[in-house]
Amino acid sequence: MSERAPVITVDGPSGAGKGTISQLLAQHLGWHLLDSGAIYRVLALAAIHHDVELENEEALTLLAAHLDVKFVSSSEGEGSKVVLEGEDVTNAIRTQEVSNAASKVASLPRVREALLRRQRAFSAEPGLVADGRDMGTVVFPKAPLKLFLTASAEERAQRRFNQLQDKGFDVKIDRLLAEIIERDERDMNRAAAPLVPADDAITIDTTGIGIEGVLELVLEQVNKSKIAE
Ligand SMILES: Nc1ncnc2c1ncn2[C@@H]1O[C@H](COP(=O)(O)OP(=O)(O)O)[C@@H](O)[C@H]1O
Ligand SMILES: Nc1ccn([C@@H]2O[C@H](COP(=O)(O)OP(=O)(O)O)[C@@H](O)[C@H]2O)c(=O)n1
Repeated sequence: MSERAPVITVDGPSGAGKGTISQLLAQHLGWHLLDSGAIYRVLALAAIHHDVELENEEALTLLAAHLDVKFVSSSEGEGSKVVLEGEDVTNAIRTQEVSNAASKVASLPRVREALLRRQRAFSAEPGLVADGRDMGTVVFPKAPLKLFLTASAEERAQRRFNQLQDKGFDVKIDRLLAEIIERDERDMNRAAAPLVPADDAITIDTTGIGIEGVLELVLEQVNKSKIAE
């Protein structure tokens, strides 16, 4: 397992702030960033493009093994562009349809297995911040610092609502909340790599705490762990 460089894992349910905090933390430390959810999203989009059924584990595993996805850093430091088969899909992978499809393909054990090596390859000096559902439990089980971010479902739905509205998507808060609850259930109850905090993870409930406040709490843990000295 390529776990030579230090890894900080950031797991938790949808809308907990993993992506935001992971990006800020990676920037702060000057470390690499893995957005593992984007890989499942890209796979789901590829399946939709290629008319592969979301229950067809064999075809999806093959698609996962050959997935032509690239994360291209933008010069403005605005996160990276996601490129599938040469096409910029950065925004296309954020729709509700793709979110729900990603959670379905992610429930298939052989698909997850096919994506393991690709995720572990992100681990490189000086270090990696890894954002997902099973970063601390399955992908980087030896990571020296594991964080589990959470927040109430209502607050997570509201955050997602604001985010999608800002991007110009037409969304309804009730539907978003129902979908978040449904996706949480599927992610927590699947047999393969379910969404649970690792035994040695530190859980941070971010309900009612703004981004800056959460970052402060996270940096406290990073400093305490002495991982980035
Ligand atoms: N602590 C917070 N308070 C308020 N809004 C937040 C907080 N953390 C994240 N957000 C916002 O909520 C939305 C979802 O956050 P994101 O980082 O994508 O969550 P996740 O990766 O866990 O799904 C984003 O628009 C982000 O700016
Ligand atoms: N490590 C990961 C990351 C995402 N996923 C799945 O991929 C879906 C999309 O992940 P994401 O992190 O982009 O989702 P959000 O938290 O942004 O809503 C999740 O609902 C999970 O089902 C996973 O199973 N394992």
